Amino acid sequence: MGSVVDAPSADLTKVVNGCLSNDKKVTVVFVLGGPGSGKGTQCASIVKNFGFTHLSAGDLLRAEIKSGSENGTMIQNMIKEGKIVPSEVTVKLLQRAMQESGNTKFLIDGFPRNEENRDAFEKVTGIEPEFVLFFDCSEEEMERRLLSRNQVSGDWDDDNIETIRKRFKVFVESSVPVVEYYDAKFKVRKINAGKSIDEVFEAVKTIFTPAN
Ligand SMILES: Nc1ncnc2c1ncn2[C@@H]1O[C@H](COP(=O)(O)OP(=O)(O)OP(=O)(O)O)[C@@H](O)[C@H]1O
Ligand SMILES: Nc1ccn([C@@H]2O[C@H](COP(=O)(O)O)[C@@H](O)[C@H]2O)c(=O)n1
Repeated sequence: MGSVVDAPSADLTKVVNGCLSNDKKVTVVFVLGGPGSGKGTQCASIVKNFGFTHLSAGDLLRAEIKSGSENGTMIQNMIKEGKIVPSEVTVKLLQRAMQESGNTKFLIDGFPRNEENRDAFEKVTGIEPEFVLFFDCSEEEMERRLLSRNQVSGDWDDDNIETIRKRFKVFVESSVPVVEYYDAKFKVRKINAGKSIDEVFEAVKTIFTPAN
């Protein structure tokens, strides 16, 4: 698969230089944290309270599988193994979703998952995140949450103990370095995600509420 960075195709030029094609400046918050740390749950509340559009990279990839796309089988296999899909695919899906949303404020959840994701997104879109919201949670708690999500929803093929452990490993090896990269730039806002949903949202609100 070719590199997006070397040769962006025509439809990858829609969000460039930090702007949409209508020249509106784009604000991006990356939402990171281990699998099951509560990213999606908190993003839903941020959307209701602060007017962002929530784009989950995992949801976009699952929708791509369902759409019957030519990449569907490859994406499905990667997700089953807890591996990270090539950035070319994910960045393109994010760019399209941003363009189609009509909004200029985005919570990008579960992305960038590795240095390749980060580098490709920044090079292709020219967007630097406003900040990175990082949900910090123990593996024991995340595992408990994912296993109980598995009992109530059939949407996640990867919420089985074997894949969950692989996802934790990928998170530590590939995603934590991305958090460290942004931490060195003072862009990380870390939240204790081991508390109740409401308590976590109280902490999230202070980050999104402008100081008087
Ligand atoms: N603070 C919390 N306390 C207890 N359960 C929670 C909390 N936050 C989320 N959950 C539950 O844990 C499960 C995983 O939450 P969620 O889907 O928001 O995590 P995620 O980080 O988006 O996961 P993934 O990385 O797989 O996308 C859900 O069933 C959700 O209802
Ligand atoms: N940037 C990303 C995000 C996700 N994936 C793949 O999707 C799986 C599920 O993601 P969730 O955010 O819903 O947990 C993940 O384990 C990866 O296989 C990806 O490749 N790149």
